[in-house]
Amino acid sequence: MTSFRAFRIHQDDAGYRAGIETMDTEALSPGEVLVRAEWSSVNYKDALAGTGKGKILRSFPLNGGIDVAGTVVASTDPSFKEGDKVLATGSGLSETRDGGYGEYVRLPAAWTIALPATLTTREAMIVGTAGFTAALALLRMTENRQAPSQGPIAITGATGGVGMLGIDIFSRAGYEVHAISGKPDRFDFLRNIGASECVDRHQLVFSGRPMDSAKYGGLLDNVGGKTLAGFLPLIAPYGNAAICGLAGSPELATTVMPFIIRGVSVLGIASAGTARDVRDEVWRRLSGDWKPRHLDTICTKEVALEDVASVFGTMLEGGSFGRTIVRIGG
Ligand SMILES: C=CC(=O)SCCNC(=O)CCNC(=O)[C@H](O)C(C)(C)COP(=O)(O)OP(=O)(O)OC[C@H]1O[C@@H](n2cnc3c(N)ncnc32)[C@H](O)[C@@H]1OP(=O)(O)O
Ligand SMILES: NC(=O)C1=CN([C@@H]2O[C@H](COP(=O)(O)OP(=O)(O)OC[C@H]3O[C@@H](n4cnc5c(N)ncnc54)[C@H](O)[C@@H]3O)[C@@H](O)[C@H]2O)C=CC1
Repeated sequence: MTSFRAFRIHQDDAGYRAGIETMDTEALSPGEVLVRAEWSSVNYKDALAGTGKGKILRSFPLNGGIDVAGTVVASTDPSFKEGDKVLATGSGLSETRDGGYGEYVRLPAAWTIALPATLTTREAMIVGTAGFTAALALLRMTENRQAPSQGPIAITGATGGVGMLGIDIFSRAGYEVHAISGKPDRFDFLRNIGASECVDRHQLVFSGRPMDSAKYGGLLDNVGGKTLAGFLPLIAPYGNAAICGLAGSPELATTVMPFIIRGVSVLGIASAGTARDVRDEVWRRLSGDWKPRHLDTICTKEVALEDVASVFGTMLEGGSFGRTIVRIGG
């Protein structure tokens, strides 16, 4: 039994609250692989969970953090041994089991990924759920016959984690990327990581018609609401709209026209529950031909575990810029 520090989230008679506590490894959620955490990251979902502004945890109390990378200290599963470097994203972390915001985390072997040789634990957490989600979207889009010849991919919420890693990954995979963002002062940055064009979302005027002239081959949407509804009529025949997020709104008011006239497909992207074989394929691509080329640039902030909550407010107010990683034992 080892005593350690964790960012733990409670909801009980005393209300919703979270902060740094000391706990014992024996109290961690069950699993075969005990990991000494080195790095984690901050995703929008972590901010919802840490503040209680979203219904993320489905059991209390739990350690926060949907991502983790570190070193195995003990394993009852023969697939892993002491000293192995591993990572996990989603997979119930900070939803139904203790997550990565602790010096130790216990993982089911079924959800533990051996760290690819081309990534460090720190790089794996710059990628984290954000990069995994962007790559999962690209995988699903290409499986549904998305091709660069159909036209540019519009990426909304472009200055956020999924947005920036999406720009890097899609451009590396040969797509022209148009970044949609409300932060024009960041456009040079977005061009440097792979965007061909940047569009100020405050200047966007959607016609409101059910169909409009096709302008984009596909869409990676982090925003939802009127933004998503505005882009659907602009997608070229048989293009895909990969729907990831709700940073603007969870609502969607639209018509069936783009789907039944242009054959546009809506692909729901749910990173947390991705099946193991697909998960392995996504990490194989992320550590190989789709490995983001600008990880150090996209990692704009590093915080200590004690300071993780300081990031949540800005993130939920739309102020994100790139990826924040959490130094735990790294
Ligand atoms: C990195 C990923 C992301 O960022 S995704 C975006 C962040 N996620 C969210 O904001 C979702 C937060 N969740 C909610 O707002 C609510 O759970 C809800 C609106 C989706 C549903 O709330 P409601 O109170 O109406 O119902 P329940 O919470 O009781 O759920 C109904 C039903 O759905 C199942 N379910 C809910 N969440 C999940 C989940 N994350 N994964 C799988 N299944 C989920 C829940 O178990 C219930 O099913 P049942 O069969 O009745 O058990
Ligand atoms: N479906 C899935 O598996 C996943 C979903 N997500 C979701 O994707 C979204 C992005 O996640 P992260 O990149 O981690 O967050 P982030 O906070 O890093 O990025 C959010 C981006 O959206 C922008 N934004 C915020 N409010 C906006 C608004 N009203 N209109 C337009 N843009 C707005 C922000 O400026 C920022 O660029 C979130 O909604 C998150 O919940 C993220 C990862 C996985």
